[in-house]
Order: sequence, then structure tokens, then C-alpha cells
Amino acid sequence: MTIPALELKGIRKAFDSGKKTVLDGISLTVGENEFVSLIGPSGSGKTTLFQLIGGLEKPTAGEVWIGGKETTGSRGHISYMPQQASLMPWRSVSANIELAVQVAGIEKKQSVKMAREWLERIGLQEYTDAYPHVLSGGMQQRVSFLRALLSPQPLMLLDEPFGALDALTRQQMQQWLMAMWEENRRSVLFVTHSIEEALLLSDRILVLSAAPATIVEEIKVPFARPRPAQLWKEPQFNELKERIQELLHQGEAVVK
Ligand SMILES: Nc1ncnc2c1ncn2[C@@H]1O[C@H](COP(=O)(O)OP(=O)(O)OP(=O)(O)O)[C@@H](O)[C@H]1O
Repeated sequence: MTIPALELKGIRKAFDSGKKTVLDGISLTVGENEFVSLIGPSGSGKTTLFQLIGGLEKPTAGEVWIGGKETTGSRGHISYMPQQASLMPWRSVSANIELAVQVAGIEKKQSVKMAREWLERIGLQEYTDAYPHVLSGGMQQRVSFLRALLSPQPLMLLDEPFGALDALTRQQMQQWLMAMWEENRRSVLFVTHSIEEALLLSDRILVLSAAPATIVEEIKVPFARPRPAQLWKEPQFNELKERIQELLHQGEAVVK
């Protein structure tokens, strides 16, 4: 049996001296090179869960295991892609990527070569020496994804990475991410508010209830890869979409 990239065991998190329970017994795994999405009503604790996995917060109860080792409350075990690209504005696009590669232990000269090759692969070679502010939102997110992909930690947490993009760019980025991930598989935990996005990208979807959050359902996404851009035309896509919508509405009904 292979070791899961991530295992959460009975995670509970309460704030305000224990009076406000946000997460209530979350157990989940992300297998090696598996793409798992978390979807839940607003305020259900997805960001809190990411902070726990990243070691920025400690759970009130439960354990975090990454790559077969307990990492509860300790940092540095994940690569992270946030909603806003947060590239370093004083470094060129290439230098932003080189840093991630150097952190992985690759020497400077080789890191420059790798950054150039990857920028070419994602069609941004003409921006190699540019500064991040000249890139569009979608381009910045490509660089941000690349940085996470080339980081040394094998588990990637993607926190609503397309949430700030306009609808068309978002669709293009979903297709782009799907193709990138299918070629360069990694273990991914992905948070999104978009059911379509989760269905297009994921191997499994975990649906959270409103806070105090529990996992109300696990959906295995049945579509073969590589997946077509027109996946949304499949009847089964729409059946699953309706199912998740119902679950999210049921979850919201218990919001106080
Ligand atoms: N440090 C804290 N102290 C007290 N309450 C907190 C703290 N951090 C988060 N919360 C509460 O935990 C709940 C979940 O917040 P969280 O940001 O994790 O939800 P979310 O699912 O990421 O929300 P959204 O989908 O809107 O981004 C909220 O009610 C929030 O107010």
C-alpha cells in the first residue's frame, strides 16, 4: 500500500476558548498524485483547514500526517498557491521561479535554465525578465502555479486559485491547469466554490457542511483522463453537479 500524501485524522478546531467549533472531526486522505477538491458553503472552515495542514494553526484535536510523517502544528511541508498570486514584485518573473527551484536544492545556474525552460513551456517566455506587475491576472496565476509545482514539497494546496479572475480567464485557467496537472501529476488538495471547476479537475470531491464542518459526502469523479474541455455537456456531469448543489443547500440550511 502506498503512503498517502496527506492524511487528516479526526481534526477538530475550536476558537474563542473552545466556544466556537469550526471543524468537527474532519478525516480525509489525499493519495499520491491524486487531485482532491474541497467544496463547502462560505465560512465552513476551508481556510482554517488549510492553515492547520500548513502548520500555521494547531488543531484542538486530531492529527495531520504528510507523506507518512506526523506534522501537526509544524510548517514547511506543503507548497501553497493562494487566490492572489503573491509573487515578489521586486524580482523578475524568472527570479520568482528560480527561488522556488533553489529552495528545492538546485544550484543557481541550473535554476535559471529550468525557469527559462518552464516559462517557455507555459508560453510566457517573453516575460522572463519582466516584473510581475506587467502580467495579467491569469498570467500571474500561471507563474504562481509553476512556483508551487517546482517547490520541493510534493503536496500542493491550491486555495481558490481562480477566485479573483473574470469568468472567461477562469475557464481558460481551468483548462490550462487540467492539462498541466495531467502532464505533471502531483498530490493536490484544491479549495473551490465552483462545482464545475471541482468536477472538471478532480479525482474526488469532498463536500463540507456549514460550520461546525464535517464531510457530508465524498464523490468519486468518474470521468476518464485526459478530460475534454466540453465535459460539461455529459449528462453525468450535470447529474453530479445537481447532487453537489443539493448537498451544499442542505449544508447551508443548518447555518444559524
Ligand atoms: N482566529 C479566529 N478566531 C475566531 N474565529 C475564527 C478564526 N479564524 C476563523 N474563524 C471563524 O471560522 C469560521 C470559518 O472561517 P474560514 O475562513 O476558515 O471559512 P472558509 O470556508 O474559508 O470561508 P470562505 O469560503 O468564505 O472563504 C468563520 O466563522 C470564521 O469567523
